[in-house]
Amino acid sequence: MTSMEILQRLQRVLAERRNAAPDSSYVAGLYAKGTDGICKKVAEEAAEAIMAAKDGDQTHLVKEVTDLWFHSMVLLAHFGVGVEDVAAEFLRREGVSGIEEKKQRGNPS
Ligand SMILES: N=c1c2ncn([C@@H]3O[C@H](COP(=O)(O)OP(=O)(O)OP(=O)(O)O)[C@@H](O)[C@H]3O)c2ncn1[C@@H]1O[C@H](COP(=O)(O)O)[C@@H](O)[C@H]1O
Repeated sequence: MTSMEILQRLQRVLAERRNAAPDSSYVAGLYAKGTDGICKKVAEEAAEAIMAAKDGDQTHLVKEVTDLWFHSMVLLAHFGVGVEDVAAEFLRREGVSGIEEKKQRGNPS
């Protein structure tokens, strides 16, 4: 199974959880908390990933980034978008240097 297939499989479960009772599923509980609640978890997981990176522990870092990706996927699903949309955006950016892209924004800062 490819990495993309694993993410798509999770995404299908996240979509199914839209119809689940909040007390029966962690994901349904997150949806019930709304945008603010889901964003709060994404922020918490980002902070935990940063702390793992600072510890220099690869295994811990992978676990925390997995939590971050998972909660980010719940946020995407909450807005009706998915991993295909993120992949398409990466594809659109492919080969465009971040330095060049920033210059083209015409932002003086
Ligand atoms: N991949 C995950 C996954 N990764 C992390 N988590 C949960 O995310 C939470 C991480 O939050 P924390 O580390 O802050 O732990 P916590 O303190 O218990 O969380 P809070 O009570 O503070 O919200 C934990 O409860 C983890 O179990 C996940 N929960 C579910 N999934 C996938 O989602 C599917 C659907 O899950 P349910 O909706 O619960 O059936 C599962 O079958 C899995 O495939």
